Amino acid sequence: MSAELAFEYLTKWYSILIGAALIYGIARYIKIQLFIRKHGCEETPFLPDAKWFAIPIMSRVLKAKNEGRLVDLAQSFMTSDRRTTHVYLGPARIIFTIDPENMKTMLATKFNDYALGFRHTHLAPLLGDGIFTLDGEGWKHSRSMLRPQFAREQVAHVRALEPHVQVLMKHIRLNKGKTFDLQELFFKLTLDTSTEFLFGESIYSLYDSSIGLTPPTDIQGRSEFADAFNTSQKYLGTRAWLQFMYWVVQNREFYQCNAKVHKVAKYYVKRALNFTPDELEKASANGYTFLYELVKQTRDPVVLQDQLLNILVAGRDTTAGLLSFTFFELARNPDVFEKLKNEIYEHFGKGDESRVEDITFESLKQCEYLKFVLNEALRMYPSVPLNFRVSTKDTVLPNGGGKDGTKPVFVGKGTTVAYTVYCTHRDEKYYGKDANVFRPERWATLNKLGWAYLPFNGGPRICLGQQFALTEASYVIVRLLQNFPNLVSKDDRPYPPAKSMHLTMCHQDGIFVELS
Ligand code: HEM
Repeated sequence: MSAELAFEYLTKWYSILIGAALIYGIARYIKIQLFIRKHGCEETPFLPDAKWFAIPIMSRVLKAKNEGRLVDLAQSFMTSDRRTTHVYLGPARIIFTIDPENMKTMLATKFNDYALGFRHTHLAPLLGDGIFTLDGEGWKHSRSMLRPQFAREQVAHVRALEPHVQVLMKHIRLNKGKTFDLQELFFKLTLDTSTEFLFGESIYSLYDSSIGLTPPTDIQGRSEFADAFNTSQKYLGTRAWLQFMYWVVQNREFYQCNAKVHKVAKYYVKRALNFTPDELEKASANGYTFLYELVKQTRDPVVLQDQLLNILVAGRDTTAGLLSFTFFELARNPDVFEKLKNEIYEHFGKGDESRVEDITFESLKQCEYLKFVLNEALRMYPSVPLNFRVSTKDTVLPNGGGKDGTKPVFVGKGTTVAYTVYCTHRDEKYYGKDANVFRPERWATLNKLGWAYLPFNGGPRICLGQQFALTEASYVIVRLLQNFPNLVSKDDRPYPPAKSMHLTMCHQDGIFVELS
């Protein structure tokens, strides 16, 4: 080839493009190698079955997800010398870790090296821009605006729960002597309590003709809200699972359900914005309402709606899941149930002699065994068992590399790191040989767990509603045990139970018990 011909080819646009890509690739490769050498990084082991473009593992993952055994499958992959591992999905390297030091690094010490990845795109059709969906400055602003709403005085308001618990108890009495699904009722209960706390008025999903109750107030779209909200959340969960393939989930039902949820939220936002200062003061005096406090900080209806729905998603299913798994294990462990009842009766009485007014934020904190039971339920069934972060720059995780897993691991910019607290919470290294057994007593001696116990996340994005959730769950447990001293498991399905994973985890098909 003559020099002129070669020059002609080399100056074509595609040759320049290929050349530039090659130079970029080589420069990037050298930069990564230098970075790896500087930090002493070594590769993590491959996830088992991750060969052949991860096709064998993906088919196992999909099967396990359908059967409600996804987190149990994840647990089976992790061994004492493999707490961090990786897989390639096409060209994308995904790291999985259950190592507490790695989680601490991502969530706290190197917080700024990570972001939420696609979360905003996944969840925005329902949630818009809020504390749960935003990164960076938007998140910081949301957090500082919402944080004061979770001060102790607000979360201490257990009185507001009592009317809803009374309605729940009507449903339970209706099922006396029968097997029924307690989880379904808990999901309705937490929707009713959280909408009252957030909107200033409950959605009253527990009110129905079976117990002869109609909602004390009604608005357009109220009766459809619960189903629409549940369906939307399922779609959001699927979009989150699909990561960059989220756009597959775009159907009419999803958008219709979002519209139904928005309609109700808009109604309450508009109502709060239309209050005169006097009316607002009067409405606030009836008890704490999140929305009424928030309108004192912003009058932007979109901001108000988005933040309300963000909190509703963050707080409702998580608390219902906690209550459901707690009762599931109490029903399987009669000794624990008896011990818990005794503690509750000692503090607050029972049956007709229940001292309801003694149940406060402070007195609930005095119930040590109740605390152990909730710790144990959240250990074995963390509401958010699997979570993700995406690196915003080349960075390093401290553990998981090399043969013995003790070397640092390179995390290239844009890498997804999945962390599975479900597996950490069942790791024998931290919880002993009986890590898979429900044994609340272990909390009497467990100490210095640090990041090996992480149901509420850690670092700057730690759950804002932790105290709120624990207070609500404690109150509901106390009231139910005071009134229903007999709990029998009516579940002969295999153990560990099948678990559904959408945005949060719950029992795949419900919690079947007899309660009287
Ligand atoms: C058992 C109940 C609950 C559990 C286990 C739980 C767990 C979590 C976890 C793991 C996160 C971190 C998510 C992430 O960053 O990827 C989180 C965040 C959050 N939670 Fe909770 N949560 C519970 C209840 C609640 C309740 C009742 C509320 C509010 C009423 C709430 C409000 C929030 C908020 C606002 C965030 C976002 C914080 C931020 O990104 O700055 N949570 N929660």
